[in-house]
Amino acid sequence: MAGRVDLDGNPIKPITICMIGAGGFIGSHLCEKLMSETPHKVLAVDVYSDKIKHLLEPATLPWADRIQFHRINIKNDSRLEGLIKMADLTINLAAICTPADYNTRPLDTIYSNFIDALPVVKYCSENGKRLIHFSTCEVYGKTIGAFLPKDSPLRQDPAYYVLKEDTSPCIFGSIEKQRWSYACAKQLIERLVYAEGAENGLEFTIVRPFNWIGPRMDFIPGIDGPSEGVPRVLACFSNNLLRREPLKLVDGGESQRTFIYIKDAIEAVLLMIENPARANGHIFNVGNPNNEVTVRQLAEMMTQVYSKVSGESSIETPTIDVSSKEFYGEGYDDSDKRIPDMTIINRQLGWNPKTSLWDLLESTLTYQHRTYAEAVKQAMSKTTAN
Ligand SMILES: NC(=O)c1ccc[n+]([C@@H]2O[C@H](COP(=O)([O-])OP(=O)(O)OC[C@H]3O[C@@H](n4cnc5c(N)ncnc54)[C@H](O)[C@@H]3O)[C@@H](O)[C@H]2O)c1
Ligand SMILES: O=c1ccn([C@@H]2O[C@H](COP(=O)(O)OP(=O)(O)O[C@H]3OC[C@](O)(CO)[C@H]3O)[C@@H](O)[C@H]2O)c(=O)[nH]1
Repeated sequence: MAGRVDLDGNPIKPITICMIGAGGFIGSHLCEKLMSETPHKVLAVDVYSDKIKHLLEPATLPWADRIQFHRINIKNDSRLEGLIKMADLTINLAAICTPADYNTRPLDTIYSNFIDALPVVKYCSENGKRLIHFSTCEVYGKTIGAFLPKDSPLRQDPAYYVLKEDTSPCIFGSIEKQRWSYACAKQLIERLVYAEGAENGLEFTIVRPFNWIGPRMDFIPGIDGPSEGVPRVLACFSNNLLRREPLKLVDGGESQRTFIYIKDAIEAVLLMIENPARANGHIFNVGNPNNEVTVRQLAEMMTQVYSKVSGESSIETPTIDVSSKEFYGEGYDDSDKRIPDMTIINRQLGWNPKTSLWDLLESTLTYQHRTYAEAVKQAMSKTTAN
C-alpha cells in the first residue's frame, strides 16, 4: 500500500469515499479491492449488507477503521447529504438493474434510476464534491445494424454495431416496450450529470458497464432471494445448472453480449478513483470486446464449465426455448448486440480487460457450486418430501 502513485507518477493521497449501493454485486467487489489494496476510507451506504459482511466483521480486521456501514435508503434519508459532505468522492451504484423489473415495475425502475439519483447529483454539485456515477451499456439500446436487412453486408461493418461513447446514438423501442424505462432513466440522469458539469462545474465520471459478471451477482431464487424472482442471466443459468434443469433461452438465445470478469472491471474503476485528472469529464465504456457470445453460446459454455467444476454430467436436454412474453411478460424488448469501443478508456487510463470468458466462467461457477450446491439440494429434497 505504501508508495502508491497515480498514472502520472504523483503520490496518491488517502481519500474518503461515500459509496452508495456498496452492498450490491459491484459495490461488494469495489469495497474488497479498496480495503485490501488501498489506504482509502469507505462510507458504505445501502439497505443491505450481506454481501459485504465479511468486510465489516469482525472488528479486528486490518481495515476495520476504514469502512463504516450506513443502513440508509437514499429515497428518504436526510443523513445522505452529511455523508456526501464528509467524503471527497461519491460513487453512486444504487439502482434497480434487473431486466425482469423494467417492464413489470417501470415506475419503481424510473424512480430508482432517475428520481432517487437526483439528490446525489445535487449534493455533489452544491458541495463541490466529485461524483462517479454508474450508468449502463443499455443507454445505447439497439445497434444501428439491427435495423438493416438480415442479409445486408453492412451488418459486418463495425461502424454499424460497435458502441462508442461520443458518437453512437441511443436507440430505444416504443413507449409500450417498457423494457426501455431503465435505459431511458439512466440516459436522462447521464444528461443531468453532464449538464451539471457543463453549467456548474461538477467534477464527474460516468461509467457504462457492459455485462460485468462474477461471484455474488444477484441471487439464487429460493435460496438467497425470492423463489419467483428473476435475476440476470448469470444467476438464472447458475440456478438452472444447480437444479439440474434446462437453461431457458429467451426468444431463441440469439441476442449477443460481451461479458467481462468483475475483477478486471474493478481495476478500471480503481484507476478512475485514483486518477481524477484523467477521468473527470469522461464517460467510459467498461467491457471486454473479446468475450462476445450469443446467449445460446453462453448457455452451452456454462453447461460445459459447470460439468467440469461440479464433476456432474450434464442433463440430456440442456436448453429449452421460451418466449420473452412467457419469461419476462408484456413490454419486454432486447438489445441485439453490445460490443464496447475501448478507445477512450484505453487513451485516458491505459486500461484493458484480461480474463477470457472460459476462465471467468470457471472461477465464477466454482464459486456458485461451492456456495449453493448443498443448499439447493436441501431445498429440493424438502420440496419433494412435501
Ligand atoms: N453488473 C452489471 O453488469 C451492470 C451493468 C450495467 C449497469 N450496471 C449499473 O451498476 C450499478 C450497480 O450494479 P450491480 O450489478 O452491483 O447491482 P446490485 O443490484 O447488485 O447493486 C445495487 C445496490 O444498490 C442498492 N440500492 C438500490 N436502491 C437503493 C436505495 N434506494 N437506497 C440504498 N441502496 C439502494 C441495492 O440494495 C443494491 O445493493 C447499477 O447502477 C447498475 O445500473 C451494472
Ligand atoms: O434465463 C435467462 C435469462 C436471460 N436471458 C437472456 O440473456 C440476455 C442477457 O440478460 P441479462 O444479463 O439478464 O440482462 P441484459 O444484458 O439484457 O441487461 C443488463 O445489462 C446491463 C444491465 O444494465 C445491468 O446488469 C442490465 O440491464 C438477454 O437477451 C435475456 O433475454 C435468457 O435467455 N435466459
